Amino acid sequence: MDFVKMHGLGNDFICLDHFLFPTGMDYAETAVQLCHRQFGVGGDGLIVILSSDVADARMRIFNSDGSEPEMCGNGIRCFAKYVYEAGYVQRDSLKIETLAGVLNVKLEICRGAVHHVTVNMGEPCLDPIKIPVLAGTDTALNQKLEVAGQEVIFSAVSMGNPHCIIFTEDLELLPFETLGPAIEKHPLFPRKTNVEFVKVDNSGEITVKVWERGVGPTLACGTGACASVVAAVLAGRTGRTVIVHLPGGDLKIEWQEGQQVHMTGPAVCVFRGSTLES
Ligand SMILES: N[C@@H](CCC[C@H](N)C(=O)O)C(=O)O
Repeated sequence: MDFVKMHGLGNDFICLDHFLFPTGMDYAETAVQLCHRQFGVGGDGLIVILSSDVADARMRIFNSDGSEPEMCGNGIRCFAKYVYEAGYVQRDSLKIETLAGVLNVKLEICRGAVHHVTVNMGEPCLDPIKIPVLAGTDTALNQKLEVAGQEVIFSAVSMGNPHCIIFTEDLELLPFETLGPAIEKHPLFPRKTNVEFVKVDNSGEITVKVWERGVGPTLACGTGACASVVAAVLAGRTGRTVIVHLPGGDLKIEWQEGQQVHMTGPAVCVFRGSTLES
């Protein structure tokens, strides 16, 4: 099986190109095997590149535990770079079908290669039923949660996939390895959740540590960066254009008044390979 290894700020993916020749492969099982850091290729997720009836291409993404999330911000930038450089799309703007809907993507191309990608990530969703999060209020902003012997204040936001955002003054003091998995699997989140711990540096910069649903700690999360900025703007903590510092690097997130959220960041192809056994 041939694959391409790509990453967006160190959030790394094994990409399978099934655009021309779809297969009946069990992608969930393949993700678990290939993403394993010791027994496989190693990756946070598996991306499958497919043709689409409603867009230029269709992205399926699987977490390293085999679960299939609705969207992946770093993944869609890698996906867009791949489909352009493979020649499947010959424009600098394209539409990509995901489980979270069809998203518009703009490529920054230099000498035939894509380095940066801007994605219109759509409207953030604050409706607790759609996120989903069990909250008896109209939105799940600034809610109390008792977890792992601690009380935290969180805001839940969906960017197609669920996010739980917790603001903190000190990212180092926070028991990340305890709180992350406990919140990810907390019964308040019926489909589990991604967890972002956010420190506001100033009105135009935040620093974010991510615990991803179905993966664990990752070096970056595109949808998580967007959800964190949405929560920060709504709490009056930042302006609407924010540089998000993640362990793997920076993303630029813009959420102008009355508009959709835009994310800009890099996409990198690391190597091509093929597995010896399937
Ligand atoms: N790393 C991604 C998000 C991948 C999906 C996530 N783990 C989930 O289950 O929702 C991103 O960059 O957005």
